[in-house]
Amino acid sequence: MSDHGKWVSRGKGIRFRVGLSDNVPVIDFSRVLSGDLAERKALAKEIREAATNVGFFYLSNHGISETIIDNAKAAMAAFFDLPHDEKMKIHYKNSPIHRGYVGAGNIKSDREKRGTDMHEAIELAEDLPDTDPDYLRGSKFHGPNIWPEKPPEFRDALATYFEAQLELGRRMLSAFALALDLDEDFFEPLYTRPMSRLRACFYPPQDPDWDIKQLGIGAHKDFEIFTTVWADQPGLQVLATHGDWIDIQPKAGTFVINIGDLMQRWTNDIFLSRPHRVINLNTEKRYSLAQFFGVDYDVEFDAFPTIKAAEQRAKYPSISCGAHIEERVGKAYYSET
Ligand SMILES: O=C(O)CCC(=O)C(=O)O
Ligand SMILES: [Fe+2]
Repeated sequence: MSDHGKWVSRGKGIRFRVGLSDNVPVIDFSRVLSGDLAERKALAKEIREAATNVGFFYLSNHGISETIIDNAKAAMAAFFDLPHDEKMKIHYKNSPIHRGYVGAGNIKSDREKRGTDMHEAIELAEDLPDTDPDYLRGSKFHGPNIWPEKPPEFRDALATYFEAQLELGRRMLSAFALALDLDEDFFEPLYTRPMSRLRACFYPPQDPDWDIKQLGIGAHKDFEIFTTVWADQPGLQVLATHGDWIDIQPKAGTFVINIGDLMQRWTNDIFLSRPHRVINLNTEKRYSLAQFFGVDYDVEFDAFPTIKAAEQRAKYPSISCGAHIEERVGKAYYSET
């Protein structure tokens, strides 16, 4: 029997409602390629409504093949099954640019709680050579990935997923541009070396006697413009605007898309970046791929021009994509907890 809409208590000190992801819309992305502007505008309108009311939606017909996703999942599962010492060979603290293996307990997404996150992850981004000019000038977001040696197919599988997502991100930005009443190609010149990161995440099953302090990933908001998430099991929850934590169940053939803090800021808080967390209450291991999308490092706004014109002010001071992300990543990954 479905628990839909019921309140449940699980573990120590947590209650939430089940199954309300029915309220999170499924948006058919095939229309982004339509030759008919009215179709593309209808898509943009649905995105705007979801971004304004929920901050989360599902994207169907996104164009990334099952094979690309399956290969990435198989390779990451093989990596996370390796012995701890093998995984530590590519630990992220050895990388000056936020790449590599993040072990259980290494980060603390919910800075207001005492516990750290239980999940493990690999962080990667565009794989640039160590002769890249931005890397050489000390950018913390450009340069080479650190790839694991095992499994040998990891590099190809994850790089392929990352590149496919980068292209999806470009199309998403054209839809977001229409949703913001901007020119459809507004983001095109601002997305040449975009600050996109991929986190391949592994969540062990949560101890049945789990404590609110120690979750798969603690409650947090994403830093960037938007995020795409693929997951093989339930576990993601979002704090809805009405104050309940609701489950965002994975739906076959879709990605979950959520708005990040930089988008909220550049829209004068019209688009919502909502707190979310992961609790793996399944009996099996959970794997997910979360890719975060920014624009180029130096792109700077106080608010998008159409927002500023409509509201006759920008709510926040101007900030560049690079400065914003650098500050947030630094706090989450490198400060003592
Ligand atoms: O694993 C998930 O479903 C979401 C992960 C997430 O929220 C993140 O990495 O920021
Ligand atoms: Fe997140």
